[in-house]
Amino acid sequence: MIEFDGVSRRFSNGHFGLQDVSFHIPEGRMVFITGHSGSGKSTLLRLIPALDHPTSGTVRIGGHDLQKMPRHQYPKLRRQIGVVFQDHHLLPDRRVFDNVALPMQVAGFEPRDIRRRVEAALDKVGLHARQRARVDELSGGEQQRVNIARALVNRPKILLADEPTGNLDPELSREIFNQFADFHAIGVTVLIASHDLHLLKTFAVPRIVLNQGRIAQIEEAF
Ligand SMILES: Nc1ncnc2c1ncn2[C@@H]1O[C@H](COP(=O)(O)OP(=O)(O)OP(=O)(O)O)[C@@H](O)[C@H]1O
Repeated sequence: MIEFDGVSRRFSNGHFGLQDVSFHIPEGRMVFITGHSGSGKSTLLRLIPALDHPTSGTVRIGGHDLQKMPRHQYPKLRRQIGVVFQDHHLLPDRRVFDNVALPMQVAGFEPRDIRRRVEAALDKVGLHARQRARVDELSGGEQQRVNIARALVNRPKILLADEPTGNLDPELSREIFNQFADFHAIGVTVLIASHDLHLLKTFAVPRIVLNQGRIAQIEEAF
């Protein structure tokens, strides 16, 4: 499902964010990407929805080589991939419902379908009752759950999360990870980048460990 074959990403300043990275994540698996700050986790995740491109090597998603994919097919690719990234901000002065509805509105769905799916996504993350609240009235943990609902609303086959528990307390962090595990349980392929080793250790999930842009180790689940 997600295949990297000898992938490198060299930035314009000559620095390698990733170097010769190869792995294959079959459909429906859940995998953690870990490693120190600056090890290349975000660089790796951004290549999957073609938000960034390798300098060399091949990235295949669902059998499609992204380098050969024409740009007009990127929206279709991205609709299959839900992302919880740090730079995908919510609109703070809009309601929870509107924030989650946005990807479906962009994709041109009917209002009736949007309402049904947004409510289902909010229900999954336990925020159904807060759908009319403004985002800036919510706690940090609730806002992160809105992010997750927005990533899920298009029913993606793949869910990518980059440090999804950033500044959250341990209890909330665990709750968010449990939610990802629930999506994995219903068949979604889930990739989470995190350096929260304490939390990761408590999940029986394989880990790709990065170090200075290279794969240092692939640890199978215990
Ligand atoms: N646009 C860029 N131009 C130059 N160097 C970059 C760029 N983006 C990332 N880097 C460098 O590439 C390396 C990998 O960065 P990346 O953000 O992927 O690491 P990370 O593991 O996600 O770190 P963190 O845990 O702090 O988010 C770092 O050394 C970073 O400084």
